[in-house]
Amino acid sequence: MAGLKRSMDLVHDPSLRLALSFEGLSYRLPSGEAVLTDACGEVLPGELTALMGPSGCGKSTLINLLSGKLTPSSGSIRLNGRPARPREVHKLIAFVPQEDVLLPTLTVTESLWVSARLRLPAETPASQLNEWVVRLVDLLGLTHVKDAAIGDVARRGLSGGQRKRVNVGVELAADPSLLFLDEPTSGLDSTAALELCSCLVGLASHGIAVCAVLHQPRLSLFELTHKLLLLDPSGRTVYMGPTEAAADHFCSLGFRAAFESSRENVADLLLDAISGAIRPSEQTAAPSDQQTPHGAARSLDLAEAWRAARADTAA
Ligand SMILES: Nc1ncnc2c1ncn2[C@@H]1O[C@H](COP(=O)(O)OP(=O)(O)OP(=O)(O)O)[C@@H](O)[C@H]1O
Repeated sequence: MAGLKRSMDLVHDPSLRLALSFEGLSYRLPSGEAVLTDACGEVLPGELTALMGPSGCGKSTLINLLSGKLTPSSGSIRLNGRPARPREVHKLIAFVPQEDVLLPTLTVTESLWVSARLRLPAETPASQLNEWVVRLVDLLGLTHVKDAAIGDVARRGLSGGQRKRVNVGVELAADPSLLFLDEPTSGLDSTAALELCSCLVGLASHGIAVCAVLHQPRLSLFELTHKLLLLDPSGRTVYMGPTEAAADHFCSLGFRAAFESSRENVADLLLDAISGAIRPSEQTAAPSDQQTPHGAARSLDLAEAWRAARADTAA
């Protein structure tokens, strides 16, 4: 794995693609407090995986673990099926932080060029770097602003959505196989958020495995994602699979009536189900909490239910 060479064209040959899977992942703070418990899932090449869950459940912590910035307290991470430590292949893994890390006086092209120069092998010829940056600018849909300065509060520059795309490009410049993004759509209006995620789907189509923490995605954005990883408030996986099959999984657990009677975005309904704001119909139909002190909804452990469904599928 360590000997992989970069192709600098995003269209990785199969040996450059990285499939990441993880099982039983937990993380404890130095204080001993558990932030994440028993998370499992996968991030596959060619797919955009949305990571969602209630605030504070450990989403940022999880992508920090998966990108090698933190070391798990327990659990395993595999790359292409083999036990691995992400830190050992850090050159193949990119992490786009929530905050922009751009110099306001540089142009879009300059920002990407500097990043490529710093992250790619020193012997890469300038002509090849130039071609690579042109390619990145095109992939990110930034050609029309390639010579515009990034700007800041004092100097008007790019729009929020364009800045985010440059931010992605700064990491993409290293030609990664795995790309993690921490809330890339935060602060963007829904149109810019959709454009950004369309861009991420485009990157995935080149063989990159993309995983983004998403907050309150609009329906069309949610439906753009290939896979969904849902965590409960303790940071346990309650769903990992095709985005379009998530609602069916929750319906099979008794949420059908709640889902079918609601006009809410399915992404919001899933989070409502996880937080307990909506309950399975079995409990809704129960006479009262007094009569069903151990009613179905309160005892329904979504993480256990997910494990059971997974075991059934595997059997
Ligand atoms: N280094 C740290 N020191 C103290 N607390 C931490 C640290 N890292 C994470 N936490 C706590 O762990 C919990 C999970 O944090 P994390 O940022 O991973 O959650 P999140 O799901 O990404 O949250 P949000 O959706 O609100 O951004 C939070 O309660 C957070 O305060």
